[in-house]
Amino acid sequence: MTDTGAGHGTAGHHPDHEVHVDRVDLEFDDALAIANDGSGTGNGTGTGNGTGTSTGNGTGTSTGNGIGTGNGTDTSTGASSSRSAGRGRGVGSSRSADGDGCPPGGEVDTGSRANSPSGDPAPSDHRRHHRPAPTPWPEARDVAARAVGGPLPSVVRALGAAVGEVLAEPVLALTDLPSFDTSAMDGWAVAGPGPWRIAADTGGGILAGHNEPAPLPDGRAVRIATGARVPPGTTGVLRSEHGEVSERGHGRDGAEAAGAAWLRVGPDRGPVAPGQDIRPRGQECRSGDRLLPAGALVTPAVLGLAAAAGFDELSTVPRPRVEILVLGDELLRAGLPRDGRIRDALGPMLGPWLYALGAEVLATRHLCDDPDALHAAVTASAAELVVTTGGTAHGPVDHVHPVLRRIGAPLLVDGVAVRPGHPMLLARLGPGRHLVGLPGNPLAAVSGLLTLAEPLLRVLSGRAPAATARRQRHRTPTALPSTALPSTAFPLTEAVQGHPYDTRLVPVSLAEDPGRAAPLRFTGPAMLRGVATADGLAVVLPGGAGRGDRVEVLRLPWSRTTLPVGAHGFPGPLGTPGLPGSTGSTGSRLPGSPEMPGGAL
Ligand SMILES: Nc1nc2c(c(=O)[nH]1)N[C@H]1C(S)=C(S)[C@@H](COP(=O)(O)OP(=O)(O)OC[C@H]3O[C@@H](n4cnc5c(N)ncnc54)[C@H](O)[C@@H]3O)O[C@H]1N2
Ligand code: MOO
Repeated sequence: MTDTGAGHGTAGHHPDHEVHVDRVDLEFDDALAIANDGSGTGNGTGTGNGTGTSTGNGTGTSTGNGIGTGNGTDTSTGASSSRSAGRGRGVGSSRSADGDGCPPGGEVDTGSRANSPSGDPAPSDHRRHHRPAPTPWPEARDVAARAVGGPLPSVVRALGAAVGEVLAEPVLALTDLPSFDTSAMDGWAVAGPGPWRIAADTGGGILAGHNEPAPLPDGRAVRIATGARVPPGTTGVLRSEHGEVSERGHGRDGAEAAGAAWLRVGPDRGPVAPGQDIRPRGQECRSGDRLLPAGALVTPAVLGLAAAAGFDELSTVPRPRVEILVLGDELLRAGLPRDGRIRDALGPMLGPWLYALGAEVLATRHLCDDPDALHAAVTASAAELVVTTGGTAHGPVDHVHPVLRRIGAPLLVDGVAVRPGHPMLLARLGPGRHLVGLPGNPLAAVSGLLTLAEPLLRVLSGRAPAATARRQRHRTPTALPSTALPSTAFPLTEAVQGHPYDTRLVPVSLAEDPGRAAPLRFTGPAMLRGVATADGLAVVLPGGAGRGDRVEVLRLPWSRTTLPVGAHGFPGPLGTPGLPGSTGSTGSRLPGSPEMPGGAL
């Protein structure tokens, strides 16, 4: 769908030396990726975008299914179709989902619709629309965060359904924990110093779950199990392996008792200290103590704590609903690229990624390059956030801008000074409803996801306050956005070339050289090979960063080499309600729309 703009080919050139400003605007990332990767055709070969990016694409397609975070959006691929099948609901078509439902040559089709009742102006007119200056990257993130007023209204969830959402209210303990003095060991509850006379008639002793036992007189012992209430009068618990029982003995006053058994501490063991192996009531918390603040992520551990503290339900911020619209006649949903067509890399990727960012994915739908189909899908969507892919530029079948104009949706962000991903956009569809337009190039789409969708979802899902000032010390006085992902500054293992004017987001590994961010190869805008092994995206401000310079790294939710995980979702067991795939098939198909067969994944 891209208006490729001929004659900009110098992908093998190093931007410092070769790339002029006008060409940088179009091809900086390709040129740079090749320069950094060493995977291009070398300086001075004069190869263009096509050559530069196809090198990476050809070698980089094999890792796409590797995340596996409950990916149910990609019913079309062999790798995931069997997993998705069990929880798919309402898949709208039985036809092959390989994407061949669109007419070949979208331009022809679209051209015929140029004066359709939709009222869309012809694409050639679109290009004459004024193109605003791109929004600086930090500002774009702030605009996205502030586009929504705050978290969605809270809901009350049964415990099990709350995981992955954040707490709308603090969790205040409903009880003391432990709620009674508890034996920490299997053994004997003892009263006072030994030896102790063991009550003969206690059977198996006091077990967990028994109600309050009878008081234990001084000089007596009684069998007790781990987790049982200790009787009043108990001064400590003697572990079973530390005590010796004999039929013959006497109390500490020397008194013998016929028929009694006696307990004493075994050899080489000290006396039972006061409180030994007793967990006193309220040791962990008192009723009313604040166990967790509002805004905390409900993790499996939080569920356990809440249950222990007496909760059956939690008040949480629900996941914002997202609908993904994948645009492009050229996209195949199964098999090998063929006949000039390519595999859809974004449909399988975005659902799980958005879920990891806190969203509930209602559907991932594939639409043909048809403005009416896009208009119908956007206006009919029930989602708080519609995410489109492709069609953001000004090519002949790039319908996102015209459709937004037709809807009358104001553009809050229309292009961002970031590479890759500069054509990304954010529009307000209506009260509480937004659209993020991701560029079609896959890494550019990732950039758009983290730049615009992530801050908006972060605020909507209650994962961060709308304005937490974060600033980055840097050579340029650019403030970081207020809602940066959980991120930390890391020194770079090597210099990264900067864009003259724009921020760069560069996939980095934090594992290769612990504590440092290593820029990865294969990071051209059309490539996912680099980001598929990345821990995060380094924020390289205009002008670049030298070896050892600290750069902010936006961490990816599944990075195993980083610490705070506030933005994590929970890829749960497949088939669990609420996970991305389970909701991915419910997209309401629009009657008569040219949506691809099987478009609702
Ligand atoms: N004349 C200009 N042309 C382009 C510019 C520009 O400034 N002037 N910007 C380029 C940049 S940068 C990007 S990024 C793209 C953005 O274009 P669109 O958002 O309209 O995306 P498409 O044209 O639909 O696709 C671009 C590219 O990505 C491939 N694609 C699309 N969807 C997918 C998908 N789901 N999976 C895999 N690949 C996908 C598509 O086939 C194209 O190759 O515009 C440039 N052009
Ligand atoms: O190259 Mo574009 O920057 O992929 O967004």
